[in-house]
Amino acid sequence: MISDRENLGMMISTVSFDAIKEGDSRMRYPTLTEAEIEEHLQRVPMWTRDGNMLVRTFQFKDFIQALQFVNQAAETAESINHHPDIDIRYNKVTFRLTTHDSGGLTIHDFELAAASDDFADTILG
Ligand SMILES: C[C@H](O)[C@H](O)[C@H]1CNC2=NC(N)=NC(=O)C2=N1
Repeated sequence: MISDRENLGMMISTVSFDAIKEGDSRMRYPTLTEAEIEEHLQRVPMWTRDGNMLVRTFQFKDFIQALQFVNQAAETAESINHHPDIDIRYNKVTFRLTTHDSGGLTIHDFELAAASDDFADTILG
């Protein structure tokens, strides 16, 4: 007879094992704590937080420049396998960042935010 406690223990270890085996991103990318989020936000002051998302609207000269920015960010997004939710309206581009797989903000969102800031700074001069 297996006790509830043992059963729970087995369930947890099975979940963890599967997660590691499958390379589950919940294991690879733990969500940040509130304190960590507050700390990281200070390094990307142009970004606001909307629940589980980091949000910034970038403004460029025109549509072509906006697309140039999006294409640069897309290359980085692909290389780190972390993709922004993107809204493009003529010369304005809004990025919403979150780690969908983890259900919250992770270090990857802040990395992509900082990289996007750098691209925008370069394009805007
Ligand atoms: C299967 C694929 O690796 C995952 O779905 C990746 C792709 N890009 C992603 N991008 C973002 N922003 N969050 C994710 O959780 C995520 N997961």
